[in-house]
Amino acid sequence: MAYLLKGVSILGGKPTDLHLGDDGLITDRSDDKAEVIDATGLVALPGLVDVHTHLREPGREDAETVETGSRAAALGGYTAVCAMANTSPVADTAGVVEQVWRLGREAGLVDVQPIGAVTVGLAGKQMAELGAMATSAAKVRIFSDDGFCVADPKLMRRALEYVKAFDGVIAQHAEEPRLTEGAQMHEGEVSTRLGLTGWPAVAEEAIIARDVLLAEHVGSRLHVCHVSTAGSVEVLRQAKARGVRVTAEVTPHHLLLTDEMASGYDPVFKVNPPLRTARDVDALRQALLDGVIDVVATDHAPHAVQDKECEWSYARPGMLGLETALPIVLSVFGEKWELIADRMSIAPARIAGLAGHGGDLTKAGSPANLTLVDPSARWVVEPGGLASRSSNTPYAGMTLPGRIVATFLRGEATVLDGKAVK
Ligand SMILES: NC(=O)N[C@@H](CC(=O)O)C(=O)O
Ligand SMILES: [Zn+2]
Repeated sequence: MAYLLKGVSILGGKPTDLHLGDDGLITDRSDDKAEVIDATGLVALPGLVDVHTHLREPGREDAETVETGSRAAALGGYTAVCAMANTSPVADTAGVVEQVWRLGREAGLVDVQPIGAVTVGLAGKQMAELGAMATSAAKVRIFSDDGFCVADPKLMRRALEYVKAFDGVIAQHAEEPRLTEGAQMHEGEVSTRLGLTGWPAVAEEAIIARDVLLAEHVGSRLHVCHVSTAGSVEVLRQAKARGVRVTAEVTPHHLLLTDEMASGYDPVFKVNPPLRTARDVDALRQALLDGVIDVVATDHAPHAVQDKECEWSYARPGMLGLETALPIVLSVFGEKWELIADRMSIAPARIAGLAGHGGDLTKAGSPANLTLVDPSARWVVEPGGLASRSSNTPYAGMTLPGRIVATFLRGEATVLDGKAVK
């Protein structure tokens, strides 16, 4: 089906007509049979790309499936997500990554690009079959033990060396495990007051410092997951200034929420790395503006009710992200569309090697992967109203700006009138 988006504003520019051909490409030719969408007041962005999504399938389909997570992603304006490897079984073989990739194709709502584990079973002992995953149908390029840190420096070095052969990247969950034993939240004034064991900022910063040195030594690509502290930003700033091939992500929740949220012991605010201080939040915002942090990634981490609605220390860390990411970024930065397009689509597509995503909407012939946002709409987050199978959102009851009106994947609508088409 061809579409004509009438009066749309591309990245906040003046109103224009955008034609999506029935071949799935952006075109400058009009088509009489095109479905006309009145896009007055709507902003078109290249389809968002998430480099850090937990889809939970295989293994925890009670929390999310590839299909439900894909629907949540499309409703959030995403056209591609990278599925983290901490499933059960772990995505540490060609078989499992191909399974996830196939499930993504079957759901057909976003491109699901599997991430492969760095080590067998995420156990941090033995390197997984990175080459077999890279040459599989899933064509894995990002490898991560996310949920766990690749703590062994020799293994980390070998993994960085190995992925150079196919321009892969190691995405590190930076957490020095000895420094975070028993940790429940950010180590600071609030953890002292609440009597919860702290997760010190230095546990993240020490690993990032080590890994940028390893990446520099090896000449390989490092990506740092969910950066959460001001000190990490400084380490990254220096590494980038030296030309180290490092990229980094920040989550919407680390750009907005602080450790004070833990005061009511509501586990919906428990996440890894933990929510930090207002000073850290400020540094992360500045780093995203400066480009020291390259992308916003959701770290969408759905959890079943019994894993979240329990006493704080028993609750799993993690919060939903896909359906609220763009509204949170809009509420923090305002309508900086060029910045949003770069940090949420163009740069993540480049990091993940997803050609066809993060493209130029003004260029005829590019794949029609895009989303339409109504920046003037306000909506109230209702956990039960989200498409994710889980409901652990920290934004329940909040009024957020910006509603996704439509999303197109290769010219096919996956969301229309704010509703998923399937
Ligand atoms: N972020 C989290 O708090 N949890 C993630 C794992 C991770 O990204 O570290 C999860 O899989 O639930
Ligand atoms: Zn992580």
